Amino acid sequence: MQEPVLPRRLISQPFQSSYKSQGKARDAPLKRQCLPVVYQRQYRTQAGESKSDVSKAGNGAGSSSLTPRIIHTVKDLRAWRREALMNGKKVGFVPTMGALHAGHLNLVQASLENNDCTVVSIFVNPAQFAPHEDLSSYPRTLPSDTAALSQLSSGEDRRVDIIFAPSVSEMYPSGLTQVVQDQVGAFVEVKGLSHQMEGGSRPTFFRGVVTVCTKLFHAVQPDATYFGQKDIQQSVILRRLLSDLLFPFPEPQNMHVLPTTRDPITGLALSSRNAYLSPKTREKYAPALYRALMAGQLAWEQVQEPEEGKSSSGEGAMRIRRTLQAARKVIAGEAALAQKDGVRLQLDYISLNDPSTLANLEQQAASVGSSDFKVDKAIMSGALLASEIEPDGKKSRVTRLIDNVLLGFSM
Ligand SMILES: Nc1ncnc2c1ncn2[C@@H]1O[C@H](COP(=O)(O)OP(=O)(O)OP(=O)(O)O)[C@@H](O)[C@H]1O
Ligand SMILES: CC(C)(CO)[C@@H](O)C(=O)[O-]
Ligand code: BAL
Repeated sequence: MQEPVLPRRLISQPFQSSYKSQGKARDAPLKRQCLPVVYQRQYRTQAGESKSDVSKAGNGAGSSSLTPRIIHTVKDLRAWRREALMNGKKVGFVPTMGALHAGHLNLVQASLENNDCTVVSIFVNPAQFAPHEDLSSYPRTLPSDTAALSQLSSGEDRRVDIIFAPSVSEMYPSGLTQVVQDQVGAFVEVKGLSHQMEGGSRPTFFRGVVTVCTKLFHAVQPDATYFGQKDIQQSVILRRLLSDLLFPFPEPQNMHVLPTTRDPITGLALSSRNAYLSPKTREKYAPALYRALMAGQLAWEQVQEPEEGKSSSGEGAMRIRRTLQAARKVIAGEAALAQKDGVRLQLDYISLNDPSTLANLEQQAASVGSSDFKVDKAIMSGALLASEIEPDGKKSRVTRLIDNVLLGFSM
């Protein structure tokens, strides 16, 4: 079979997504519609260099920096929030684990454009790491994160007001073990959406995410919050949390999910964990996942769903099959090339899932019977494990890369 050929527009489009004001909260024209070019550049350098690049970054002519206030306790945050409420300020919130990159900064920019005040949390949440995962080595870069946030401003010169950087004991006052079976106290889970896709390999991950986000939402009480499409399952789950548990702050419709920010040349989704990759792996092989998703998207678009009322005669099942085949084939090809170059790429999964139930569509197509199966929207997502093969044959650290594309719908 022939290798799938990706149209140029799919591999060379400008990946830097710039958040444009939705004009809901503010009518003022945007002075800056995208992030400074310097933020794009950091992904082409090593982690250490990138941090200092960011801290030195300016917004271009006339830029100035203003350091946000750093708050470490829930008590101080609540005092600040009470005052904002009394002054009728609309508060936007961006939760992060720090080691900020242009993807995070795009979310913060959206909050600045659409709210009076902006809070960014930086907290590496132990509850979402399994005991064997990278909690201890996860990059912690508060000084350069603070410097990067100091550079941002809205068209009306609104700045990041607060960096909320609590300790683990502040967020887990009764203590915490990462071993779920041994945990005591209040934890939050969203059932039915947390065991597939990322949850298949990280079974306790979303329990940790949902628990910490519940705490953060209670502490910040934001009017609006901003998340990235890169972690698509997290967004679907958190929206469900907000609606099922009747959260007043933020209300579910005020949780915004913004497109994935990518390396402008390779298309690699920006991620704090990309700092673990060698330049060779980051530039040549890690983008394989995105290239696979693009090939899948092309295959999806080539199989049209029958119009409403017309018989399906198996197009739905064929669409699923061809889409996944195209994507998986790209990974297989790229893994073979990488292997020859001393890099191991191992596919954890590529799947198609229903955008709201997250049901696995490949399995559904098989169980429903292919002639009756219809599908017009899906999340195609995947996880790829990348590692270097050392000269002594040992593998270096394994980095988990995730990515997704939305087929037939938007968030
Ligand atoms: N490339 C990106 N584009 C848009 N949003 C992003 C991107 N990367 C992360 N985000 C979003 O930023 C928020 C904080 O994410 P987080 O601090 O875990 O960063 P990360 O880069 O995803 O880190 P990790 O390497 O641990 O996955 C989340 O809402 C996440 O979806
Ligand atoms: C939402 C979040 C900050 C919770 O720790 C984390 O999962 C992330 O950064 O995506
Ligand atoms: N953005 C996801 C954070 C994590 O993998 O823990």
